[in-house]
Amino acid sequence: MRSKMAPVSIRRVLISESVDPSCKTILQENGIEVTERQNMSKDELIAQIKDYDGLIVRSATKVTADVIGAASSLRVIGRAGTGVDNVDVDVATKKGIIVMNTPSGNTISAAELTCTLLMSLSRHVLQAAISMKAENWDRKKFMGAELYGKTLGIVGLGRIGKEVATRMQSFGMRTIGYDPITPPEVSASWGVEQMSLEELWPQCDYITVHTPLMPSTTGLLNDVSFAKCKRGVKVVNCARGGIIDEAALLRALESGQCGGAGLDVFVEEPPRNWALVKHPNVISCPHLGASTKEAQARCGQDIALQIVDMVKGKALVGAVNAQVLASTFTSDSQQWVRLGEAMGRVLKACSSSKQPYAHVHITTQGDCLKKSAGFLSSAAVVGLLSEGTENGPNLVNALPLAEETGITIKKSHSDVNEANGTCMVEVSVNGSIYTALGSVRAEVPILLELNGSVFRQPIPLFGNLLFFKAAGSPQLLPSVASILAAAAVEMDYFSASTASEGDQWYCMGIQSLLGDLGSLKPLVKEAAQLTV
Ligand SMILES: NC(=O)c1ccc[n+]([C@@H]2O[C@H](COP(=O)([O-])OP(=O)(O)OC[C@H]3O[C@@H](n4cnc5c(N)ncnc54)[C@H](O)[C@@H]3O)[C@@H](O)[C@H]2O)c1
Ligand SMILES: O=C(O)[C@H](O)COP(=O)(O)O
Repeated sequence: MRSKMAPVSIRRVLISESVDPSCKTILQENGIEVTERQNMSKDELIAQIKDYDGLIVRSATKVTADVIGAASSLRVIGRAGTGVDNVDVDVATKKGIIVMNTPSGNTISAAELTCTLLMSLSRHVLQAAISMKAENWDRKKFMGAELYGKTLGIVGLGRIGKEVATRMQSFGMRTIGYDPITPPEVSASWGVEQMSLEELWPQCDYITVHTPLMPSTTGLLNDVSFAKCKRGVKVVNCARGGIIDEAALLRALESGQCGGAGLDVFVEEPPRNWALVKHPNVISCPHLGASTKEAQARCGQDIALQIVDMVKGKALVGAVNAQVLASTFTSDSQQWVRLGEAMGRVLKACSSSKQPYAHVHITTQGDCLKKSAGFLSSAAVVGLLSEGTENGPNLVNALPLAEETGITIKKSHSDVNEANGTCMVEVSVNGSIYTALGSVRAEVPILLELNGSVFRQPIPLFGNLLFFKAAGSPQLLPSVASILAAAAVEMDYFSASTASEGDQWYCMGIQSLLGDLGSLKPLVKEAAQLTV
């Protein structure tokens, strides 16, 4: 029986920002070496990242393509917090690096800061406090308005949007919102009536945004949408700089169309242009939404525990780019992953071509593999594209790499009741089709068929394997065996096809690889060897 595979091995982690000390402690207690370095310049990070297989950041470290490019052994980027917009997730994915976050650790803190800003805007708390510090007693200037009975528009009804809604309802606010994913009946169950943005803008006294920053949310509130709002609407952004267009906000504040803004986040942090921050109707914080002891403790612990669980092969939690890998964290599925990779490698060796593969088609059979075609196809691609390098294809980047290489992936499942489950991998290369059929028996991945030849004895897919295609004859085995003996290669086992007619594939388990397959040429039509 093979030992349980550790899907990702992490030995050295760099923490590049102020993360709760529990993070370091948990990692160290689990045998991971930790270096903490704050305020590194980009050049310093680029120079040092090659020494680490894990990187833990918050929002200030920009994990750009050039940082990732310099990271020769990086396996995981852990975000102790929610937003991963400071990480080039696409580039990390293509390099096979897992990106994970701790999305609920700071939800309450961010929601509470949002509510604080909404309340402070309604009563000019900050402006009044600043005025008092200058020894003024101005009761008229800071006339406010009740929140009670007012309408709050919440754009983005995820974790934080929901918490803001339920808290502001306790002030008697009507909460309306918009979210393209959260179903209206779900948000209705916590008191938020959903509607289109067109309907929402003119109804709001206050608007708060809680979406990620992405092309579809950049500039959600802009000159056009501000014009549709009630005059004097107040806005809060505790999500990401740029969701409310900063230039449009300044224009709306100057014209009075916007009556006040509470900003925790900015397009540039710290901002180079302070005009918004200095506007008298703006109250702002230097990205403090998650800056509470509780949120930091949760995020620091969560990211460390997630990494430890991943290394131990227990679970993959919080990964934003490794859904395929996440579905392989059971000991059963790990042997199937080995099978998929091994079959990919066998097909690569037997197709003996460096030409690009046109398609890979995975067919699973049997109830136990009903949901496995996804990771089996990724595993087969890993085997097909593998060059045996540590940072080569893996289950994180297999599909993007397949797409980049022009490979079409097809997956299908047949309901035929096959107790053990089987997986067929078909690849087309240079107009020829190659197929392998395999299974897992007693936790060992085995090959049952190769290119239509059904093996009499299933081939255990590990060690050194020699495949050859030839017409059956009584001399074939002794002749091949004598070539192996001449090369001092010992044979462990031999399996022939069940069919005796025509050219068939044979497989030998061998102690070491043959130096040169040329010596087999007079005996066989095709030959391939590999170490699985
Ligand atoms: N200021 C801080 O320190 C702080 C702290 C935590 C989180 N955040 C940020 O807050 C934001 C929300 O975090 P969350 O945990 O609630 O995320 P979440 O994923 O739970 O919720 C985001 C919601 O936005 C919705 N959405 C996506 N596109 C949308 C669109 N075009 N219009 C409306 N809704 C859209 C999604 O469907 C989702 O429901 C993120 O940007 C996060 O980075 C900031
Ligand atoms: O997305 C987040 O989690 C917040 O913006 C918090 O960022 P921080 O960890 O840098 O405070």
